[in-house]
Amino acid sequence: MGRLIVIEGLDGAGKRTLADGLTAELAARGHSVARTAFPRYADDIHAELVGEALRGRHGDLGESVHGVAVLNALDRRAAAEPLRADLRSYDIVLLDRYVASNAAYGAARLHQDAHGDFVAWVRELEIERFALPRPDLQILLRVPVDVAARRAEHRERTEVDRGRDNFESDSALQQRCGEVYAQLAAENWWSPWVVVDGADRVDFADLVDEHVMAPGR
Ligand SMILES: Nc1ncnc2c1ncn2[C@@H]1O[C@H](COP(=O)(O)OP(=O)(O)OP(=O)(O)O)[C@@H](O)[C@H]1O
Ligand SMILES: Cc1cn([C@H]2C[C@H](O)[C@@H](COP(=O)(O)O)O2)c(=O)[nH]c1=O
Repeated sequence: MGRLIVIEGLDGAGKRTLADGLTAELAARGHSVARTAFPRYADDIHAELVGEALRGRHGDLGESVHGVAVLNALDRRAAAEPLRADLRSYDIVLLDRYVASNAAYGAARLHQDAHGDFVAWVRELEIERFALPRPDLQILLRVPVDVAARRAEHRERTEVDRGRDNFESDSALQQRCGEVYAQLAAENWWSPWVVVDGADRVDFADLVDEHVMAPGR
């Protein structure tokens, strides 16, 4: 069985860049890697609807914390079998966002912390009811909110179709979200976590040695 590794963090933190770096490092060592990024906007109707709702479409859907979270959860439920198949075929299955994104963003939107009703509801829905594959490791890529915002702005200027959505434009939300993520990581919510400082360059080789492929992880 392959190892399920999840990257979590704020919008613009550099998750995709980290995923690219880890993939290159793992491939150079001869490991096969399958990647998925949630929401799967291009591959799943629930994710497509989430992307539209967070840009103001579908009436008040985007304002509904539970509505958005259910759509994201259904995207992952539809991905569960393909993920299990990838875990049978690849050494590493690397995810850019997973269940903890729903927990952190929803709790932050509701001004709750990691011990509130919302995080418990996400656990009940996605972990217990949908029985999604459990990560071997969740990596929190921690960066200050202003750094993440600058990176998201840079990406908006330099990449086509990467305009910021309603969550990405809300710095107070990002701040609260960072706090919930820190609690989830400190408690090893659902799986072991490691917190990586993403403010500077990440040492991919070190991260692979110490955590991603570390024995006992
Ligand atoms: N360590 C870094 N130092 C400087 N710039 C970075 C770093 N990591 C990423 N960036 C830049 O920041 C921008 C956002 O990075 P990236 O797309 O990897 O973030 P993300 O967390 O995947 O974003 P989102 O969650 O919003 O999709 C990109 O323009 C990227 O080149
Ligand atoms: C997977 C997932 C994501 N979110 C939030 C996080 C972001 O602000 C947006 C969209 O994600 P992207 O990485 O910018 O494309 O949605 C969420 O609340 N719940 C989730 O499960």
